[in-house]
Amino acid sequence: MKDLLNAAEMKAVDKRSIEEYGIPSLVLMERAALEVVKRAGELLEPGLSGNEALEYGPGRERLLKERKRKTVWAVCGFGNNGADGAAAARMLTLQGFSSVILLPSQEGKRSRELEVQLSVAEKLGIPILTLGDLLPEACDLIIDAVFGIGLSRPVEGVYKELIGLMEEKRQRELVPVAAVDMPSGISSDTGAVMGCAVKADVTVTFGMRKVGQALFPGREYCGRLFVEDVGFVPEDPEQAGEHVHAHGPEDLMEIPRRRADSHKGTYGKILVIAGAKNMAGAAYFSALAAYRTGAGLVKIMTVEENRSVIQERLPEAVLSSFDPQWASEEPGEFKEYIRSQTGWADAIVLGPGLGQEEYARTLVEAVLSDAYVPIVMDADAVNLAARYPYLKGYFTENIILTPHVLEFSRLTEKPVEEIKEDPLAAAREFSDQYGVTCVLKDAATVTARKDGKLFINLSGSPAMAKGGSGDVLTGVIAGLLAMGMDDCEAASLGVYVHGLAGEAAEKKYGVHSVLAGELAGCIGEVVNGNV
Ligand SMILES: NC(=O)C1=CN([C@@H]2O[C@H](COP(=O)(O)OP(=O)(O)OC[C@H]3O[C@@H](n4cnc5c(N)ncnc54)[C@H](OP(=O)(O)O)[C@@H]3O)[C@@H](O)[C@H]2O)[C@@H](O)CC1
Ligand SMILES: [K+]
Repeated sequence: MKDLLNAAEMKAVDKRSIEEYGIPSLVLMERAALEVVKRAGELLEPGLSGNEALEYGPGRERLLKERKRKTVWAVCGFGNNGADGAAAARMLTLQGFSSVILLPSQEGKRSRELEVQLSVAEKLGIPILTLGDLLPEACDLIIDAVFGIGLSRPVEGVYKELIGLMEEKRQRELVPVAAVDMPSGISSDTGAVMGCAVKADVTVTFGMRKVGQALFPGREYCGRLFVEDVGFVPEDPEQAGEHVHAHGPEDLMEIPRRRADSHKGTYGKILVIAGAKNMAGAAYFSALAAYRTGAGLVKIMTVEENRSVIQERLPEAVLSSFDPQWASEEPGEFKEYIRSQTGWADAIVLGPGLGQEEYARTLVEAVLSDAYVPIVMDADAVNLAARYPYLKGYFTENIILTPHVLEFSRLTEKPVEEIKEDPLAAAREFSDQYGVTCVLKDAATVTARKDGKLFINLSGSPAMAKGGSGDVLTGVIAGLLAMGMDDCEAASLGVYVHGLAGEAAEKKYGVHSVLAGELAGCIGEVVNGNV
């Protein structure tokens, strides 16, 4: 598990290292610039490493001549991000490349460190230019160092022009862009574009990954992200507040191992309540995923019409089917039947493909009011709670909701744009209000757990943007619950496992072609430790 920091938290790490421990700011900066040069150098000359000396000899002159022909534009703001950029320009110049530094203006308040870097650059003869000057025609690489974690408001004026120029070079002339710490214009806190922003090929960030690099659109604007150590003193765990987290491969070790002396009862009984008429697939994908994740026994409760197709596809699942008319004709008996089924289960999936007919509402209400085991509530169960808000009155700490943004919007009556602007806050607020765990599904899924922890998921693939993926997720979470995981952990780790399965499926079937069943098929590679 790793922590993701916002701008204020990162600034505190910076301040502590410099002020409390006395590590000179320029020392941290030198290491930061070196890391930028390492990655930027790879874009200029494959295999170039930032700290490889140019040894004297005949080869040196030839190499310097070749490098001289390549021009680097370091586009720098007035803060320490700009100072990093100027330091990187200096290093690349010393390696033989032609660099220029482009500033917003020749005047203006600059950070102390930028003054130092510009003074060194000047002595080395690096041109320090502004937009009013004649800029070199050649541009083989852009170092974007306008704003880092200091960006605090929308980008306007000359800064907008600088970002516009970088974008133009990137789009029209295909000039690669290496961003320093953050792609300029992206909020480190939310990943939002603050008016306009640079799209980088690589972003080199320092110390810790930032929240805005994990959430979209910021995540996409980063290109390939490198998180590099530059020598910050870690936070004091006693004083550090609660950060946003992300699961990593090491967390897969938390999935309980299968014991040699186990039997099917050891690994929990999952009840999947899913699938209206003609929606057998939703129930099938959820149940299949629960089994693939490791559940011992899965029972599907669905309408009679789905019986044969499910039994054919997944004979391993136990089936309990019913006639929806029963709900209206014999409501008491129907509820008793539901109670007997939920009483059997160690965890329940409620909602995939369930439809929104009256019997489905009866079903959802009965399950929510009677069952005390963890319930993974998805799709139509969420839609029904949105349509009949009194159902939210049943929400308690045993519930894990897994809505996608649109379902969440219906549930909370908040516009989609508002949710997308700050999904962490939206999920957190909902989780706090109802005491539930909320998995808010999007390209970067956010999980607000009832224990107060917030997660952004870093795994996944666009191949998963397809019908059935959500059903698979419900099964993965239920499967982890069946394996004995705590419900908070099962929710956030389940999202991570699901994303890794998506990545594995993409490799196997191609980004356009993954089917939900294949996604479920790849769960095994993740939980069995092959990914
Ligand atoms: N030793 C260190 O400290 C290390 C620091 N490191 C590097 O420093 C970076 C942080 O530096 P930073 O704090 O100087 O902020 P930075 O991102 O350069 O922004 C500059 C200034 O712009 C301003 N501003 C904000 N929004 C604006 C807008 N829309 N339009 C116009 N102006 C705007 C705002 O100033 P304001 O105008 O608010 O006074 C802000 O202060 C960090 O990302 C990393 O790259 C690394 O080298 C590691 C060691
Ligand atoms: K930047």
